[in-house]
Amino acid sequence: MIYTVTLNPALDYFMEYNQFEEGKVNRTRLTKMLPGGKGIMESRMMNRLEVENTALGFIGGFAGRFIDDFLKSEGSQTAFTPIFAETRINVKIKTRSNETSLDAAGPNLTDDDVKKFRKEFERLSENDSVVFAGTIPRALGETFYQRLIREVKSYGAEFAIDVDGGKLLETLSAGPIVVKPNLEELEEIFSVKFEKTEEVIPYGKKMLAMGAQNVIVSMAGDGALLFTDDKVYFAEPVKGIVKNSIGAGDSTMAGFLAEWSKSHDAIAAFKRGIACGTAKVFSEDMPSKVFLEKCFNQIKIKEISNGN
Ligand SMILES: Nc1ncnc2c1ncn2[C@@H]1O[C@H](COP(=O)(O)OP(=O)(O)OP(=O)(O)O)[C@@H](O)[C@H]1O
Ligand SMILES: O=P(O)(O)OC[C@@]1(O)O[C@H](CO)[C@@H](O)[C@@H]1O
Repeated sequence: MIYTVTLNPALDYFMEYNQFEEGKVNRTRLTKMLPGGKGIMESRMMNRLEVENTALGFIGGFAGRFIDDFLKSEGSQTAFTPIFAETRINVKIKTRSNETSLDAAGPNLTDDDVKKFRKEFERLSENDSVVFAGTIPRALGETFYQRLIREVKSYGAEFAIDVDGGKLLETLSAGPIVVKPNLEELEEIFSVKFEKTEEVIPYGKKMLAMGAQNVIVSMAGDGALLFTDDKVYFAEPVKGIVKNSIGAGDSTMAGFLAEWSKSHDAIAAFKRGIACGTAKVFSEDMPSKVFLEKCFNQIKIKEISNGN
């Protein structure tokens, strides 16, 4: 079983405008609500790939119920920890040329909430993997993921993680299946600025050396790199019209883990991940299975270095 952990889920409220002007009254062209939060996006993509998954995290109030019902209706199992506080609502403003996210901090959590949540990990065994994704609510403290990783490993399960900045580096020595910083995140982590793709390579390798089993560096419309064993691979970007790029990274992680859980083949997993990220950005919401396959058939992966 793949467990997705979203400590800070969100109801994503999409508001689309022909034109948007700050400080003015703006009337929407279209609105829609979707379940959000990085692990939740991953669960949704795994449903499209027909891979069994269970979503964990804290949910409360009407937004929480909406997320739980939505995920179940799409095929996820859920074992969320119910909380008294309200799940956040993140506003995603879309115009013809721009996407802007107004993300809320999220609810307060009590010691009792945390205790109940941690109990869910008792179900883990060697055949399971857990993916931690997204921000940690303030109440839980910066090292919360590290504590959870120790717990996951104590049951013999594997983990992957998608979290910003230095917090990601601190998890590498525990051997995540895969991490997937984007270019800006990698620049921030190592305090560098990349001019060319080749400059990224030493930093991907560094993350492997620090303990990650596989590293993907995603570069949005410029493709992505995979670092595995001593090899580096490049996935060429697919061209198309971007409809909704929110969750592109989550979809990439989901695709990778879905394939990895079956084959443990990093290159096949990379190809599946890139197909999922690509199909996501070219779709308004989660892509259909047919479109996912169409994108999969367009992905070209080539080896670019033997790592020397
Ligand atoms: N404009 C685009 N055109 C084609 N593919 C894209 C585009 N943007 C994203 N993708 C696909 O999705 C993958 C992940 O995108 P990206 O690098 O933007 O991740 P991210 O920054 O983690 O995404 P997000 O934070 O929006 O979820 C890319 O490697 C690529 O395969
Ligand atoms: O605050 P976090 O957890 O970093 O990000 C939350 C979020 O922006 O990420 C998802 C897309 O990746 C959205 O569904 C959600 O609103």
